Amino acid sequence: MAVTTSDSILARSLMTDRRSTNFGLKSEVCRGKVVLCRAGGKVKGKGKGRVELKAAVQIGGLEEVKKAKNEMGLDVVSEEELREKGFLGMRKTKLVCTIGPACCSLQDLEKLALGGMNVARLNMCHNTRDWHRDVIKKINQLNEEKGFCVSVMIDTEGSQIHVLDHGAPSSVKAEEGSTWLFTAQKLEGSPPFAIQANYEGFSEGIEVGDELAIDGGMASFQVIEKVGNDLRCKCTDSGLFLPRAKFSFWRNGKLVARNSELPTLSKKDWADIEFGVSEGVDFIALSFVNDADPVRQLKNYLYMRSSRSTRVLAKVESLESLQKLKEIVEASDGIMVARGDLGVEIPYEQIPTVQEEITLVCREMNKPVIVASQLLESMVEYPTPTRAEVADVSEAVRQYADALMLSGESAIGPYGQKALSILQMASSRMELWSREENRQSILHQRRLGVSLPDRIAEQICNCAESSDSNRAQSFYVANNLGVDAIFVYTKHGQMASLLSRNRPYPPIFAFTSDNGTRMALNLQWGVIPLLVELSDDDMEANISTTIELIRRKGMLKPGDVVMVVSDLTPTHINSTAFQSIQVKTILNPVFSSISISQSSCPGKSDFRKKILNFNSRRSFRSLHRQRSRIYCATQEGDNKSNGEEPPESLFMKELKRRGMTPTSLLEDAKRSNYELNEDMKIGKEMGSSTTRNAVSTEYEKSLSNQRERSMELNSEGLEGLVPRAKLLLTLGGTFFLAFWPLILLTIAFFSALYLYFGPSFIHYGNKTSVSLPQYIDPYELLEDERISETAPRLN
Ligand SMILES: Nc1ncnc2c1ncn2[C@@H]1O[C@H](COP(=O)(O)OP(=O)(O)OP(=O)(O)O)[C@@H](O)[C@H]1O
Ligand SMILES: CC(=O)C(=O)O
Repeated sequence: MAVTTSDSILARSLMTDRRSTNFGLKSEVCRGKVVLCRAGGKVKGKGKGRVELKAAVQIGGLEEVKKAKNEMGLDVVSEEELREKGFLGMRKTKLVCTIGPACCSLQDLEKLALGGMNVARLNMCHNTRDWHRDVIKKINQLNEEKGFCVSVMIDTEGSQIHVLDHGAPSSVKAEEGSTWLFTAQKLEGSPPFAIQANYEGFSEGIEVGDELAIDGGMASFQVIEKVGNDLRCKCTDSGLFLPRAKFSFWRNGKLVARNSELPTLSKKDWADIEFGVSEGVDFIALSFVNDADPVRQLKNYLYMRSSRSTRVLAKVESLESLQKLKEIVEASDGIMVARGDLGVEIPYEQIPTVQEEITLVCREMNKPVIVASQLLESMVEYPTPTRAEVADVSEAVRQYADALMLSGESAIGPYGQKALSILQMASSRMELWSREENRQSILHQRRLGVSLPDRIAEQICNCAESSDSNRAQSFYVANNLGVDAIFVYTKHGQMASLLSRNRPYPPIFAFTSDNGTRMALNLQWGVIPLLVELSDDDMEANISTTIELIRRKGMLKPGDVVMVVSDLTPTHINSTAFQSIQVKTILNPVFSSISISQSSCPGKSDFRKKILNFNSRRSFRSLHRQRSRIYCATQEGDNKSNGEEPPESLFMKELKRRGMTPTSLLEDAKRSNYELNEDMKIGKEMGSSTTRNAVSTEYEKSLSNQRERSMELNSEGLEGLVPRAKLLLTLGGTFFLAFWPLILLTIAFFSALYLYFGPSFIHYGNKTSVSLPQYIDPYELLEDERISETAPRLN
């Protein structure tokens, strides 16, 4: 067999394979523009990508270089991380940075992007729209020219009562016992002991004796007099007024709820939203959402503006939003736990538990969640964080938040990049620790979804060990099969997001042909979104081309196991595209001119009336691949539990004990049944069926065959003998072959000795006279006196 390099395989396939030429992966699209994606990128100049491009030049010429350059929308940071740390070492928690004066230059933004910033947040409370436009432009430029994938989020000001921002960075200190005037009237200059509020009705409903807390307790006052709308207050706890410091009023230890009086979306917010839409931002974070209405309102607006790819995040930062948490989460595309303002409205000590609960609710409802504010607050001033801050970051990672956010640390602090690298290190470390701890099992005790896609995603990611007898069969897939990466092909990101929700160990590479989906997936835990052109109708082409591309970039090694999940809906009836799951092992291409992958597939999982069937097939059309598929199917009344372990489960256990896979056992014996014919049958059946999850009679037949076979194998009948004998012979043969060079060497060595020393070197027994050894009579050795010296006397 010819020995061929992977590059030449690619070059040849680019030149000759009709499917891959038609498939031609797209160049990277950044905010509507088609641009080239840099292979290799600028990251630390390792330049592996360039070596491959060179190989492509030698083999395929300039056209191929262009294709190789444009072929994969994987961002340079993920690519570098993958090269350095491998699949399982990739960071899963996403990082959001607030952009402010300290980091708004192109160079600083590039450093943040290199440092792992996934999303740049622009707080519309601060600075002008022109300033924000300029930052967005720079981020687009970095994405386009340098191959980054940084999404943009704008954060609305929302309505909240706070100290009017005069633009002065300095803060004012209130001393205990001093008396202050709080007014909404315009103040000239900065008169002492007077503070201007941003909202005229700030004192409505407030009574003498109420407590006024600044920034949730930074300073406290008691209302001693009310004059019109103005309040005269005495400082009871000294502290600082920072720019835009928030007001909250308390009576008898309870918050005087004020936020509901203010509209969530002010005129300014609508103008900012319009600005964001025209700039093509990826996320709009809504401040002070008290119920689901403003979220729905904004989503409708985006729909009308044909801006459906802009995702709406709701910021949970008020008491009201906690009371209506589920409806808000349901209506929005994601949540931000805005701990800064939340801490103003609820007692500090409740923040950790509230954060954990919001994170769990978001996972249950499959919405990404960002934990924000004061993560590394001391780094706004100092170059190192406090230990407590690092512990807080780690706890958010342990709670499996999708993303962590820097605020002032990056916006105004001098150590923004360092703060980002601390987030990165702390999150990677905690992810590893959590995995070691096997917290997944605890995590998965909480059921996440009920719909079929929910449960499929759950089964893919988990080994669902539970005391529940129906779930007692372990479904060894992504985590427990030791899968290195999950590849998912998705249009709107739904399946990628469902997989992410289960927090599997391997990273999820989400291939999508929709740029909006790609940028939105940037916020989801463990998802690495890639922009490629996908075929709706030829899933095989999607799979083989993307695997080949990643393998050829040197990012898939022999032995890597990839789980491939497809969730694309076929567009026409003769299509071979369908929902499928495949597990592929990348084999060493050195001994073959074709890339070989082999699949293994776990057993069957039984939940309610839905099952995942597995089937095995081998397609001659793609000789280089053997694979198993798990077909999604709905089957009624086939899973009555009578207390016995189902044969499929026994079968899988037996295979596992023998270190075998279902494919290796079944494929030869059943080859004739599962070859191309079956392939055609499946395609036809799926194509003609209007129900995506219909069960074919072929599958049922094969399932019952499988049951019989597993029973036979389990009882050590003749059935298992042939493959076992084959296996033993193969093992014996391999063993012999392995020692063959040693045997040859030994023969050569002794032949050389013989030639050198001649015949005298050989010891011929017949030519040498050998005398017999002297005879010793054993009875003489048993003389009385010798025995008596050692043996005890008998009498
Ligand atoms: N675009 C900007 N221009 C100037 N300063 C900014 C900008 N963005 C943020 N800042 C500064 O960084 C600090 C932290 O920003 P951040 O937006 O996280 O907090 P915030 O102002 O308290 O708003 P929010 O309550 O919405 O989080 C702000 O107090 C502000 O001083
Ligand atoms: C981020 C934000 O708005 C807060 O923490 O209040």
